[in-house]
Amino acid sequence: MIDIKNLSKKFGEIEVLKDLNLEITKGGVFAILGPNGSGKTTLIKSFLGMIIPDKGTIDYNGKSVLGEWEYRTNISYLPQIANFPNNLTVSELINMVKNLRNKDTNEDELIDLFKIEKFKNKKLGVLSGGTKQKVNLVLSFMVDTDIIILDEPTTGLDPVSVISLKELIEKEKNKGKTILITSHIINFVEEVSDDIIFLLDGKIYFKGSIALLKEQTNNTNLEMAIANLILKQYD
Ligand SMILES: Nc1ncnc2c1ncn2[C@@H]1O[C@H](COP(=O)(O)OP(=O)(O)OP(=O)(O)O)[C@@H](O)[C@H]1O
Repeated sequence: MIDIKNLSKKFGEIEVLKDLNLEITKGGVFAILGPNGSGKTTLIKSFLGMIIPDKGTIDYNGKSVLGEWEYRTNISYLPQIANFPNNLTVSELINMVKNLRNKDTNEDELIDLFKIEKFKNKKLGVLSGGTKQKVNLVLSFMVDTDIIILDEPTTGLDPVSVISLKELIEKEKNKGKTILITSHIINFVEEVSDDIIFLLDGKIYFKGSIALLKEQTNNTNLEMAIANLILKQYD
């Protein structure tokens, strides 16, 4: 499905991705983890064509994505920081994205799930951070795509909304979708993810189930297991 080989990307002198290899062959929820600045967003944006790698190949369903755009119609993406036009209302933004995506959407269900009906006619500029994130989530989940990429999806959400988000992720996963998530909230990661993809020093340092990660790091606590990976204290 997704096959990344020898992916390298430098920003100036900083080598963020160094001959990175990653293969995702099945549906499920994959948590892309790693310390701040380890290249998680760079990896995601390279797959989305928002960053041009210096070297390497990225294939999706057997075809290179480099320089292509059509494959993106099958991907939904929640950016880490959404820059919405402040003068648009929530409804106007949703309609704008609907027109751009030109696919069936289920925004009403999601507006109901995140309880943002009363904000539909409010301008984005006056919304709280958490409400903006809920709008961001509606935009990301409303189109039916095979891949959903969520960069820090819990940012600003209250506990009730996090529970709704978990249910939503579970529901989409059960449809056979591939969901890639970055998050520093380990409880959330543990509850929603099947596999961990851990980035360190520009490469995939670990890829596998949470159970395997705990076993390999000799730690029953996922937060400690991740901390040990970051500190390279497990071998
Ligand atoms: N457009 C850019 N120009 C210059 N440097 C960049 C750019 N984008 C990312 N970087 C640098 O690349 C490195 C990796 O950034 P990236 O955002 O991919 O990390 P991350 O793992 O997603 O981090 P975080 O956990 O903090 O969100 C950082 O040092 C960052 O400053």
